[in-house]
Amino acid sequence: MIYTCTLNPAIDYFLQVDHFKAGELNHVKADRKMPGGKGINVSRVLKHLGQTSKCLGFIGGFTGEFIKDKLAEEGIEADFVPVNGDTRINVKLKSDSETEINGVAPQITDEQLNALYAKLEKLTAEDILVLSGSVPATLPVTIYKDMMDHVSASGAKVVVDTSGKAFREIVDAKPFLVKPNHHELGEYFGVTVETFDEVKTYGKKLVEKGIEHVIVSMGGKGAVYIDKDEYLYAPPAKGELKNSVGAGDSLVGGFLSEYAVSGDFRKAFQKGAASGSATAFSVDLCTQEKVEELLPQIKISAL
Ligand SMILES: Nc1ncnc2c1ncn2[C@@H]1O[C@H](COP(=O)(O)OP(=O)(O)OP(=O)(O)O)[C@@H](O)[C@H]1O
Ligand SMILES: O=P(O)(O)OC[C@@]1(O)O[C@H](CO)[C@@H](O)[C@@H]1O
Repeated sequence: MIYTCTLNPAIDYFLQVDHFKAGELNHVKADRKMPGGKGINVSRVLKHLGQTSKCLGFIGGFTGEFIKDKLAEEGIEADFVPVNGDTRINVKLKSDSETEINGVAPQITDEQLNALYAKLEKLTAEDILVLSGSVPATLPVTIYKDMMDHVSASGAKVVVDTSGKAFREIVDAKPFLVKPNHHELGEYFGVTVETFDEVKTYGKKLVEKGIEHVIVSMGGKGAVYIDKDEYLYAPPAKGELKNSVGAGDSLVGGFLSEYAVSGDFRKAFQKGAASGSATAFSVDLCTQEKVEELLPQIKISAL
C-alpha cells in the first residue's frame, strides 16, 4: 500500500481575476475549491492513474470536512487524525501572473501527534510512505525524521517532498527518494541552482549523503533523475500551461504509480514527468488519458 501523509492539508481556493491589482477591489471571474496539500494531491494522482493509496495526516473543522467528503467522493481512502481547529485555506490566484497565499495550520497537540505515530505502526516492508508538504508550526521541525524513525524497523520505503527547514532535517535520515525542485535544492546548499550542470552537481551531493534516488523538478524545463550510477533527463511535454499547482506532486504520484507495479525507475521517471506535464496542461490534476497522450513525448536520455 502507498500511504501519503499530509501534515498540513488545505482547501486550494483557485481564483481567476482579470488583471489583478493589489490594494484595490478585484472581482473574481471564476473560482474553484479543491482538496489540496501535497500528499493529498499525490493520492488523487495515484487514483487517477488506477492505484490505491491511503491519506494520513491531520484534518479539522469545516474545511477538513470538505476535504474528507471530496476524497470519499473520489473513492480515496483516508485515515486522518482529527484536530480541533480548521484545516487551512490556500489561495491560488491566477491573473496576469500566478500568486499563491498559503494559510496557517491549526494547532496539533502531542496526543494527536502520537495518534499519527500509532497509525504508522501498521506499515511493512511492502509499503511506501510519502511525506509531503510543509510542517505545521506547532509540530517539531524534525517531525519527518521522527516519522522515519517510527517506520525504519518496518522496512517501508520513504519518499519525501518538502522544503526549507523540514527538508534540511530529513536529508541525513536518508529517505529512499526525495523530489526537491531546483530552487529547493539550491536553498539546501545555500546556492542558486539553475543549469543542468548545477542540478547534477548538487543532486549528486544528496545521493552521496545516502539518499538512493533524487528527482529534481525544473518546472517548464523538465526533470532530472540522479542515483549512484546515472543522471537521466526527462524533457517537458509540449502544451499550453493551464495550472502549475500540483505539477510536482503529479511527478511524484506518476512515478510511484509505475514504480509500485514494475519497480522500473526509468519507466517510473518517464511516467512521473508525463504526469507533471499533464497536470501543467490541465485545470485539475492530471488524468490517465492525458498522461498516456503525453507519455510518447517524454524521451528519457542520459544527461
Ligand atoms: N510549463 C510546463 N510545461 C511542461 N511540463 C511542466 C511544466 N511545468 C511543470 N512541468 C512538469 O512537471 C514537473 C514538476 O513541476 P515543478 O518543477 O513545477 O514542480 P514543483 O515546483 O514541485 O511544483 P508544485 O509544488 O506546485 O507541485 C516538471 O519537472 C515537469 O516535468
Ligand atoms: O504549504 P505547503 O504544504 O508547502 O504546500 C501546499 C500546497 O501549495 O502544495 C500543493 C501543490 O503542490 C497545493 O495543493 C497546496 O496548496
